[in-house]
Amino acid sequence: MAYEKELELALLAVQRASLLTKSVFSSHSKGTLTKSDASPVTIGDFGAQALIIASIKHAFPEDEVVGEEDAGDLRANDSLRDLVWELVQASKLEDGAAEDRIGGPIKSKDAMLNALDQGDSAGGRKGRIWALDPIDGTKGFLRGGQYAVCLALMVDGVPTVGVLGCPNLPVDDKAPLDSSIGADADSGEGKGVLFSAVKGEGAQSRPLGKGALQEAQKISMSPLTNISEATFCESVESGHSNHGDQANIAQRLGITKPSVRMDSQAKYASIARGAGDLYLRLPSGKAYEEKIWDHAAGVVIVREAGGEVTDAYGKPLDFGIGRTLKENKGIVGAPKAVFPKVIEVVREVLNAKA
Ligand SMILES: Nc1ncnc2c1ncn2[C@@H]1O[C@H](COP(=O)(O)O)[C@@H](OP(=O)(O)O)[C@H]1O
Ligand SMILES: [Mg+2]
Ligand SMILES: [Mg+2]
Ligand SMILES: [Mg+2]
Repeated sequence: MAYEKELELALLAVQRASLLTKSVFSSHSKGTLTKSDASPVTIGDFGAQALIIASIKHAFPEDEVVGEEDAGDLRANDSLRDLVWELVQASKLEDGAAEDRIGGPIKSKDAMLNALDQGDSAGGRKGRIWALDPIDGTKGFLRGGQYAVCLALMVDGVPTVGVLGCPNLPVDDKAPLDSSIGADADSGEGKGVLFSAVKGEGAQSRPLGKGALQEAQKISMSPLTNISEATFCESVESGHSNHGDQANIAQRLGITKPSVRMDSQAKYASIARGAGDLYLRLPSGKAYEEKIWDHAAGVVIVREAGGEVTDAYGKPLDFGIGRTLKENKGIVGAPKAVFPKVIEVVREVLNAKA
């Protein structure tokens, strides 16, 4: 199998970081800060990014990383840095051999800060670059909804290996999907999934677990024939995508089921396993460049499960131009068979506004 070593590394690194985020959620202080763009970041985001980059650099020292966070806030705030350091030290896989394969514990506070700062690649079209979102859907994470730990390897600008850790999604790939999924704080029994895919090799899910990797099963998008029966997924935050346009598109497609709102790339995972069908992310109006770490892993997983993902105009997503998808507007994901119809209607709705 291609990229076997990269996939194993990504699965174990995302597993360890996902366990870290769960421990933050169950502790009383999440160390939440507000970033310069007014979005939140927590000690979970910092800790997860440090652990994952340390694992990548252990196994593939030459690879670059485009990570969402950096150590700036921690270098300026001793008590916050100490909180993250405690968290990072406490986060180990139960299986010692697995823990060793991802480099074991980070050695020192300085090493932790340096790892965090190594997510500073400018991206690009050449070579091996990992895209990392340590907690995607930080707002969902804070409110006990969906969030995801997201890691993808891009090779020459093409997402090639993708892993999503979704601690609050049900393990059962066919569990019914309704709006309660976006607000379910219970990450206990029956919750927690690792999704993965390698380009050309299909997509899989397995229980998140705590130590060594559990057995995986193949996932695929639902064989939707009648689009009016589709379930569509969208962001909870109305500032991240245009709920009005999305409702309009759904109506034109004859969809009557209410949308399923949830935070993070758990939306990509949910359509890839056939629990939902469509992912609509229409531009919210403000000029915004989508970040590559918000999509790279989910896109490989959906494509390998039998889906197509492009921007809202049907244009291929270009992950090779830097840290953002600046040549694309919006995102649409759907099973291949119905994709042309969905894009046709999305274009109609966008053109009607132009
Ligand atoms: N105006 C905007 N339009 C689209 N996405 C935005 C946005 N502002 C922030 N985001 C991104 O939306 C992501 C969450 O997506 P979703 O709404 O699907 O949960 C955030 O990821 P983080 O939570 O990692 O910061 C952030 O990167
Ligand atoms: Mg963020
Ligand atoms: Mg994100
Ligand atoms: Mg994030």
